[in-house]
Amino acid sequence: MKLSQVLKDVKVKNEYKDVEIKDITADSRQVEEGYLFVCIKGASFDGHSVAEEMLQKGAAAVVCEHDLGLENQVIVEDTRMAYSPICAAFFGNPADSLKLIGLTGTNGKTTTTFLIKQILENVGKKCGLIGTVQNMVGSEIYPAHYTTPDPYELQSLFRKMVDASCEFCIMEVSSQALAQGRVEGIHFYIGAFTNLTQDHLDYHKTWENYFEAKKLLFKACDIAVTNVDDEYGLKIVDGCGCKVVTYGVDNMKADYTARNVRFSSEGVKYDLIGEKIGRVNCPIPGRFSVYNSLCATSVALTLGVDFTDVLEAISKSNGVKGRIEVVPTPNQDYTVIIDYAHSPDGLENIISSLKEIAKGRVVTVFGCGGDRDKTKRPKMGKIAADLSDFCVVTSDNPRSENPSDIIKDILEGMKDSKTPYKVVENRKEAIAWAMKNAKKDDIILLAGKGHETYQILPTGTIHFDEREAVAEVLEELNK
Ligand SMILES: CC(=O)N[C@H]1[C@@H](OP(=O)(O)OP(=O)(O)OC[C@H]2O[C@@H](n3ccc(=O)[nH]c3=O)[C@H](O)[C@@H]2O)O[C@H](CO)[C@@H](O)[C@@H]1O[C@H](C)C(=O)N[C@@H](C)C(=O)N[C@H](CCC(=O)O)C(=O)O
Ligand SMILES: Nc1ncnc2c1ncn2[C@@H]1O[C@H](COP(=O)(O)OP(=O)(O)OP(=O)(O)O)[C@@H](O)[C@H]1O
Ligand SMILES: N[C@H](CCC[C@H](N)C(=O)O)C(=O)O
Ligand SMILES: [Mg+2]
Repeated sequence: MKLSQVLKDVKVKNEYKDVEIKDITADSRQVEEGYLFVCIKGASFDGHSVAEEMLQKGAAAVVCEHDLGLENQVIVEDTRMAYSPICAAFFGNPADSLKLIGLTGTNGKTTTTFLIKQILENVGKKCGLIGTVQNMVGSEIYPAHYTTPDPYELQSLFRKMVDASCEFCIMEVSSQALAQGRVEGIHFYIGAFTNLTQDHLDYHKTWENYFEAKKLLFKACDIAVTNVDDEYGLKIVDGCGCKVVTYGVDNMKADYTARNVRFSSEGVKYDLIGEKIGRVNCPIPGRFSVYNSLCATSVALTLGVDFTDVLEAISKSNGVKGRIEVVPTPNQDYTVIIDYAHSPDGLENIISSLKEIAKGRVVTVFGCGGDRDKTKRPKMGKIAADLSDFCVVTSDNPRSENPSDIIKDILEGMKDSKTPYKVVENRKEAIAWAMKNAKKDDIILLAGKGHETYQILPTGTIHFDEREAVAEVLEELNK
């Protein structure tokens, strides 16, 4: 493909030679003969520093932000923002042939994207899905490295979806992705908002930046579907110029509302009130399942899916791996649940939801991620201690940090609580401890790692699947 074709949607500041481009990358380690190398300045590396070396290595051209005095250079204002339209053009702008539904918010994105996909598939629509757990083209699964992939991977996934005749793509749009321009230039048919609470302040620095990043999605969509029970639900779509559809529980002003809500360990039931009225039966338990299913139904109804078909699909929906997932514990009189709650609000929601259905104690086994927002730690500690009957404080993904330092930060938030707790740094041993000390009717909540099948330790990444850990403890107990 000619360089000018790849640059068709980018404002270029200089004259350049219209060479042939074989492929594109923003990672110098991937560069091969004929590649276009996009120089991105990041927190730990600046692509500009190797631009000349890349041309010597065989790159056909480099895209940069200032004059590097190189022959085959293309100067643009912001390379990070240019990378998305460049990748889109390279893959033939596949998103133009898809109806894109983007979800943003702190919690509930993954769960809600799966619900929307299930509703659309129930009426025979072929869909792609992009998000934290996995990427999908119809029923084909591709591994996910990020919640929202970088522009090259994202556009290549869109291409696969179009080639496989998908009509819709339902995707999670993280605040980091919005801030870093991973979806720059992409137009969404629907943008949906779940909620906004604290997370990722290590990256965004201020609450204002976090909010502004999330808001970007609603400047790039035709219709916004938003949660008006959340204090930011209306603010986030304010001035965005798109059509706004609202949902909320008991909020009669919303376009779609849930009333007469009933919770049980089997799921949630409520009356959905929109253009029509019907009883929703969502087989995923937890207070937040009302919001997630309400968001999914509001999106589907906005897309014109028949009311009865929406209710039918929700009643058949299966949960998502690692989200309020019950782990088999045959012949035991307690329950083990894996959940991905890794923010103060997520933890508060899952523990209070479990408290509503628990016959015995709720024992929370949790830690906090290393190299991530440190201010979350005491808050999560306080919430876990205030709401649980017992806490086992352990490691999540310590990454480069010392696990005991992270635990210390968590305990800081627990010091005023009378809730008993135990510290077991090794996560497998923490799970074993909780199971061995379980009482009848306890719910043991393993919070934070959800679908993950690894643990990132300072010494490297190891295979770690909590389902296997539970099975191994049971085997040991049954010996
Ligand atoms: C905070 C954050 O989002 N950082 C991302 C960002 O890092 P950065 O800007 O600091 O990049 P950098 O390492 O300095 O490199 C700059 C550029 O030089 C390139 N490079 C780098 C090294 C080299 O030898 N040669 C080279 O060319 C890199 O490919 C990059 O293009 O750009 C990198 C390249 O795209 C990403 O890998 C990196 O993701 C980091 C690893 C990350 O963990 N991100 C997480 C927090 C994230 O994005 N999470 C969200 C949401 C999570 C949720 O669901 O809650 C997500 O969407 O997944
Ligand atoms: N609507 C919601 N409101 C609050 N908490 C929720 C909601 N839905 C799910 N949760 C809690 O948050 C956790 C994460 O849910 P989910 O994976 O669906 O969210 P997400 O927005 O995709 O998160 P991430 O940004 O980490 O990918 C769940 O395991 C659950 O404990
Ligand atoms: N996408 C989130 C997930 C965190 C999950 C938790 N297990 C942790 O490692 O903190 C992040 O990268 O911040
Ligand atoms: Mg997610």
